[in-house]
Parts: sequence; structure tokens; C-alpha cells
Amino acid sequence: MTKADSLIRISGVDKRFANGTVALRDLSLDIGQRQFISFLGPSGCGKSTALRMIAGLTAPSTGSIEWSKESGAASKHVHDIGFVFQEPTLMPWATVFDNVYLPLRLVGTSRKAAQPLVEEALEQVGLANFAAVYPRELSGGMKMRVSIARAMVTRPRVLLMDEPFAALDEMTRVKLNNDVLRLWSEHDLTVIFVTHSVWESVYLSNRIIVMAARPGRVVDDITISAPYPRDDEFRMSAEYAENCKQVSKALRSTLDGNDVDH
Ligand SMILES: Nc1ncnc2c1ncn2[C@@H]1O[C@H](COP(=O)(O)OP(=O)(O)OP(=O)(O)O)[C@@H](O)[C@H]1O
Repeated sequence: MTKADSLIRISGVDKRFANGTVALRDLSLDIGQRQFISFLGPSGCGKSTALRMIAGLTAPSTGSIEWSKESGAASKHVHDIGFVFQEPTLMPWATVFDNVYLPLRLVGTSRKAAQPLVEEALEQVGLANFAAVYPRELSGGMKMRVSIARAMVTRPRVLLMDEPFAALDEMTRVKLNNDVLRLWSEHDLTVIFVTHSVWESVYLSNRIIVMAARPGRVVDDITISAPYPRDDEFRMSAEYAENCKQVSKALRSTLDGNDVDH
């Protein structure tokens, strides 16, 4: 990767918590602009910790995380990030509109000024007609769409997603995978996606960082070179099956148990 393509440079990062747990050891990664990267690994390998450090929510114990100056994000990168958690974390007392408006409200944008941005974000996830609805009236997949719209409303360049679809049924998950791929390509996003699922990581990503636990560390960095757009045909293809096999193998080599979905 040339320096110009590099967006985030993680160098020699360790994360040790106060109780002595080493969540990550010696993490070094160059994340390129417009990559779709998955962090894949068993429970406890430090995937969420890595994501939280990239978001600036927690600091490395040693090492550094630098944003490239070319990205224009070096000093204010927090505003360049959208974060989607495993739970949609919506405010139950607020409408879909107000939930999506929240990040803009927090930076002082008036409701009037925010309106077109909120409407656009809802449109992007197919919820243009649901602005006035309350979360309790929505399915799990729709709540997650609201959560994605809320992450997109600030027009981030980087979308961080922490096992966003783990709790959803298979069909909903497939649909949301396609939605995320569309958002990624239409908005020139860089996506960093945490998952336990080999199938999901191969479908979505062009790069998979395979991690192991105790201590959390990177054990493989696999390129998935299948072209985009990816669709059901790709899911059925020999190439997809072969990629899944390769990634599964890398993952199995890290495991002493069976705590990963295949
Ligand atoms: N605030 C904390 N204090 C102490 N230990 C922590 C803290 N947060 C995480 N850990 C520990 O650090 C390790 C890595 O946790 P992390 O949540 O990053 O893993 P993960 O790969 O995302 O796991 P999962 O897939 O289960 O979400 C685990 O052993 C976890 O118990």
C-alpha cells in the first residue's frame, strides 16, 4: 500500500487492562482508504478492543494509532467515524427521526438544518417512510437499519461495525450485508467490521484479519480478491466456498475450542 492510500496506521499496539488482562499484543496494521476489513476471531481475541481504540474510545497501553494527514482526518478523526454496535441501542422514547438526529444534535446542529441529512440517511437504509415511528414498532432488522442510518448521518468516511448482525436471523442478515456493501461502495467508505462468522467475513470483505485469543493477536491477513458487486451468485460460487475454506482453516489453527460460527 502506498502512503497516500493508507488511512489508519496501527503500530505495535498493546492493550493491557487494569486487571492485568492483555486484550491485544503487538497489533500492527495499515488500513487503506476504501478497504472493507473484517476482524475475525473467537471470543476474547480483542476484536472489540481494537475497534474501540481505532474509534478513540480507549487508548493503547503502548504503540500508536495514526490517521493519515491526506485523509484530512488527522486531528478531528472522531467526526469522521460512524460506529454501529451489536445492539441497535435506540432511545425507546424517541422517534426514528430523533434517534437518527442524535449525533447531529450532540454537535449543535438545529433540527431544521439536520432534517435533510436525517431524511437522506433514512432513505439510504430504506426507511424513508418510518421517520415518525417509535423503535418498539420496528423489527430487529429495521432497528439495526436505524442504527446504521444514525451512524451515517454525519457522513463519516469510516464505518466501524462491532458484530452488528449477530443477533439477526439469517435472511435479515443477508439483506443487511447487501445494504452495507451498497453503502460502502456508494459512499466511498472504509469499513472495519467485527464478526465471528467466516461466511459473513468472506462475503463482505476484501481483507480479513484473523485473530487469536489469550493474548489477543493477529495470526493471518487474508485478501479476498473476488470482484464486487457481490450477490447471491457469489454466495453460491466455488470461489466463495474456496475462500471460506481458506479462512476457516486459518481460524481453526487459532482455536482450542469450537466457539466460532462456520
Ligand atoms: N474493560 C475491560 N477490563 C478488563 N478486561 C477487559 C475489558 N474489556 C475487555 N476485556 C478483556 O479483554 C479481552 C478482549 O476483549 P474484547 O471484547 O476486545 O474481545 P472480542 O474479541 O471482541 O470478544 P467477543 O467476540 O466476545 O466480543 C477479553 O479477555 C476481555 O475479557
